[in-house]
Amino acid sequence: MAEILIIDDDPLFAETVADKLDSLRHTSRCAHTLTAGLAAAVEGRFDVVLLDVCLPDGNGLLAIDRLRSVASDPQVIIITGQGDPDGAELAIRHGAWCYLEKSSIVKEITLPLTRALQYRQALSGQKAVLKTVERDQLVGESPRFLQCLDMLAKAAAADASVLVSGESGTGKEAFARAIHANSRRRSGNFVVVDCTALPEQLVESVLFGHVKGAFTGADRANRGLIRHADKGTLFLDEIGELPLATQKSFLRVLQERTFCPVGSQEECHSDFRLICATNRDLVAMTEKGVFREDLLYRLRGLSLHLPPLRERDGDIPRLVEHFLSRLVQRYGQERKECLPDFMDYLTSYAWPGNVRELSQAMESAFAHAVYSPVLFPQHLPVHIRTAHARANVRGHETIPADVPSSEAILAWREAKDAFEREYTQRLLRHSAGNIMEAGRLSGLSRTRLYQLIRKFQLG
Ligand SMILES: Nc1ncnc2c1ncn2[C@@H]1O[C@H](COP(=O)(O)OP(=O)(O)OP(=O)(O)O)[C@@H](O)[C@H]1O
Repeated sequence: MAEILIIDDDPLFAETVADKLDSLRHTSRCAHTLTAGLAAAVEGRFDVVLLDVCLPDGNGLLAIDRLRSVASDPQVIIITGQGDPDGAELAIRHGAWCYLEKSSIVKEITLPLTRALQYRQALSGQKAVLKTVERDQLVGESPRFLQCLDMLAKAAAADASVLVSGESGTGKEAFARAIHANSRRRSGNFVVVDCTALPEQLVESVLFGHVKGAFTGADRANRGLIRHADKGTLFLDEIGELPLATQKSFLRVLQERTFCPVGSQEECHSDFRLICATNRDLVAMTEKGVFREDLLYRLRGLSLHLPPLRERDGDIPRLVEHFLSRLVQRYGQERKECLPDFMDYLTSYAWPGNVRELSQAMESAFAHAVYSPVLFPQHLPVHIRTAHARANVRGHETIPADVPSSEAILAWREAKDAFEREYTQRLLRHSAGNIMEAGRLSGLSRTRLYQLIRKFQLG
């Protein structure tokens, strides 16, 4: 018997679903707004949340992360009136268990619900194992980051190839090192190959080694990095940059773990575990023919996608604290306090260079504040201060005249219209009028977007 929370603004529908759940011997509770649903999820110990998309006070898809991060860690099943492939994709990307249409829910809920509950049960056994993973210096507690740590634990326990993706500076190499350090290969070498720095003529000799005299300048034999990674982990950073010709030879190495050094006919063997990293879209590269599809399949035995820092709720202050303690230790100085507005600048900045950029910004601020016990926004690099200034000006300009002041209480319908109008305007601006993109960002179907555009004459 499971505890299920239904968040849906249609009381009749919610009751029908509750009856169905009752017949399956589960207990349920209904909430008719997102706010009430989130509060109930925090209070209760729900196993599963059935979540509507269009709620009076917000879009359900954007609340999945918050629901998944409550203590009982419920699975979220999205229920919606509108069959919308983009919305379905967005739901899964945000960590929903599955996406069901309201019209068929009573008939179709049993199997996904059973599977979600079975999965939870399997997970509870696994959690004990996950706790034992040494996260090393990896700081973060946001739900998105914790999901990555879960994947790290799975990758550490397995021996399959791992493809780590994410924007530059999100911690791909740091995660790869942590996977190695937690794996049974930890006593072997962790060998880093930066594919962007491999000179094209020498790639094969760097990887596979060469015999003496194999080419001009080869006055000594070289074992190559793949043999160096024997019993350990080979980390290929920026795998998307590996030249096509080398991709072909490397695929063979991956299949057989044997290869011939340049200039030799003798086969060598290396028992290495492969972890690759990329900030490029390898699937798009295979479509363009610049990356081998068969190699891509081999690389992604397990995939780990690291979120950009701007999407890691609440992690910036934790990382700031971490970098600050490290700097204090490194320079043997007194601790410095961060003023609240210093932190505001950091939390409102978009961090295109992610954790690396934050670490560098802290280092720079620390150096500028050499005689100050307190960190002021003025200690931050100028590009962060200018971004803050620009964002504040833009924020001021874009408050539309028809948005009510926080003091005025409008009728519900008027307030909803004002919100919808302002939201749609911002959405269209943000997506440069591209309906597909607007749908992706908002989770609204195209039909609904066109309705809103017509309603407020924004076309
Ligand atoms: N969660 C984290 N906690 C603490 N430090 C982190 C974290 N993630 C990354 N870092 C630090 O940020 C810096 C950049 O990380 P890393 O080199 O692993 O990123 P990357 O994604 O591999 O970057 P690139 O794509 O440019 O190669 C490193 O100094 C790393 O130690």
